[in-house]
Amino acid sequence: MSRIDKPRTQHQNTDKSRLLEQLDEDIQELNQLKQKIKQLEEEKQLKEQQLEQLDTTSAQVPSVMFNTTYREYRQYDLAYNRVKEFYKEQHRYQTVAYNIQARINFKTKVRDKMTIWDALLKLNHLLDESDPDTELSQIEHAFQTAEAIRKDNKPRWFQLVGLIHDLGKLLYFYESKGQWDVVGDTFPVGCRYSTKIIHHEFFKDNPDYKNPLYNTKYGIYSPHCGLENVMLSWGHDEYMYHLAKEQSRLPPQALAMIRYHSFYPWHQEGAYKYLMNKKDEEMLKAVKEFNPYDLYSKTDVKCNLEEVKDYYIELIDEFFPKKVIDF
Ligand SMILES: O[C@H]1[C@H](O)[C@@H](O)[C@H](O)[C@@H](O)[C@H]1O
Ligand SMILES: [Fe+2]
Ligand SMILES: [Fe+2]
Repeated sequence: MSRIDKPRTQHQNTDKSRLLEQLDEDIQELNQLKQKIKQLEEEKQLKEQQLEQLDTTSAQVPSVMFNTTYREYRQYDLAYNRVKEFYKEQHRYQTVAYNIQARINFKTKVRDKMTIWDALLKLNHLLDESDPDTELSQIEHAFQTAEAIRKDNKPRWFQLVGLIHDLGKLLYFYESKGQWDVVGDTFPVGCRYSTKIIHHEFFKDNPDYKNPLYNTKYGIYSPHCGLENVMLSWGHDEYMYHLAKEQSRLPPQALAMIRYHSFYPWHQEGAYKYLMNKKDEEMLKAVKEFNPYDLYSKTDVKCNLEEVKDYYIELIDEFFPKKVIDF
């Protein structure tokens, strides 16, 4: 190599390495773009699925479905061990025997007396272990759900359901044995557990799983006996449903939304159709209409309690004329 050549070669080399560097950067950028495209495609698919799941007969698509911030809800595989541990307990202990006892306890005493408003404030101290989306406090969730329903001009009773649907979680402060008999998805007890139930594998720890009275398709029920005659695992839905049924003027659709909102294997996965009667078909529509507000309102802006307080107190009084409720 001659002395004059050397600087040139060096120059060539730096050019080459700069080019290579540039190329590397371009490849990186390209990969990032590819990833972004993939993510956008997934978002689109998810939105389409969500829209498909909505009751096709309901003319209006809830505005919460158009939230611009992309989030996937109820991604249990991504959620922490906390959720898994929760379902391990829930599936093990929700036996028929426990459910009968819980209903006896419920019927035979009053746990507290207060207004719905005060109950909402009290509930705020609970952190729900079963919820993979809990960065929100319970009270925010209550108001965001109600406000989203109100924004879509749904009937007043529907708005109130948004506000109180999770109020039954108060049970946690009284006679619950943990969170497993307060929160989480629900399912029928006394008949075979559907494989559509989240963490179905944990049912093998439940004594009812091996009980021939309870582990057949119908178990203690009969074909199309109606969900009103089916014992759903005890928790906030069932508790609030009974309170509202006895102490409010809420219509049947509202009561169904409260009672079945955590019954995901039924309202989202289509399980247990063989226990439904005619009335349940109607109720299913209502529950499906409610579900997006429960799930997707979580991305909305925080609401100012002071601003909405008067509106909701009036709404509560309209349907709970007793004011002070027996909890
Ligand atoms: O974790 C959640 C939460 O507890 C909700 O309040 C309940 O309705 C859902 O079904 C459950 O998955
Ligand atoms: Fe709930
Ligand atoms: Fe909720």
